[in-house]
Amino acid sequence: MTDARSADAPLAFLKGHGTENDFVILPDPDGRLDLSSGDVARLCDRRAGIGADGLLRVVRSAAHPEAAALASEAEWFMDYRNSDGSVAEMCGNGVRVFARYLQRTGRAGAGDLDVATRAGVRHVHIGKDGADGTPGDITVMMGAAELPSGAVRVGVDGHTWPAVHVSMGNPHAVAFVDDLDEAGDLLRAPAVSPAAAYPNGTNVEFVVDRGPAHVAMRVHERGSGETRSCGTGACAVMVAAARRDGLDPAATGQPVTYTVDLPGGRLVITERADGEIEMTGPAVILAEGVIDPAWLAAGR
Ligand SMILES: N[C@@H](CCC[C@H](N)C(=O)O)C(=O)O
Repeated sequence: MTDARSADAPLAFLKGHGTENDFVILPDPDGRLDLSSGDVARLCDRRAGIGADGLLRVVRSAAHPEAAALASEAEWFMDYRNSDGSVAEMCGNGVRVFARYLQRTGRAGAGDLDVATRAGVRHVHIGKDGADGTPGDITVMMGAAELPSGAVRVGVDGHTWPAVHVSMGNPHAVAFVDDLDEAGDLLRAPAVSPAAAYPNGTNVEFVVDRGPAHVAMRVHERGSGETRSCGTGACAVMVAAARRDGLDPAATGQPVTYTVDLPGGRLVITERADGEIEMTGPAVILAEGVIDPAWLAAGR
């Protein structure tokens, strides 16, 4: 990691999570950090680093070449990286945690703001805190799902399932199973075929029914492995479940809401008649500190 301010300047970081999908947050308003994939992987390492499923760099849109064109719509750009250092288009839990960071630092009040991501600008509503001080849930307008045509299958240890190909800006393969344990330990990425359907790899979700409009899922994330939650994955699962259940808000004009349980918590997902998907869930900032410049330099 190089920092144009000074080679030995300590770097501030925060740690946060959304339904236990956890992130290192690096404030870099002026876009001075040059983060290599190796830097990100070291920071996300759970033994030798801070530890996280991914990293959120907080940059002014105007200061980032991938977001400068969005600066008039959204002041802040979420530069999201997976824990292996790879870049992803979008992170649903990450946007909620990113918004919580902006609120905590006075850059956004309780209310509405827009966040630039690689998948476009996402509108966010920060709910009011509860009477007991519990931080309010955060709702993100996640855009519309795309369901590319063509059959796909996912497989684990020789067992395969038909899957639904869904894009939420990033790729997903959603498989309905009888029992979430069928996915095994998920220490390796599930097989996906045809591979050509996902030229840049994919996130894979395994889903069971819990009740009417209520599902539970596990996810293996591209670039991070099995995580305890995935916001874009929950949205992909909601749309796949609704279509399976014969529900399409665009056809009926009626919004549809599903509850999605994940190992790390619960998300509520609504698909509106205009196709927009709203995701609501918690976001927590739990720590902040500084990164030792000597530790950083040792990894370069
Ligand atoms: N956990 C995120 C998704 C992060 C990106 C994903 N691993 C990818 O590579 O597409 C979420 O909450 O959406």
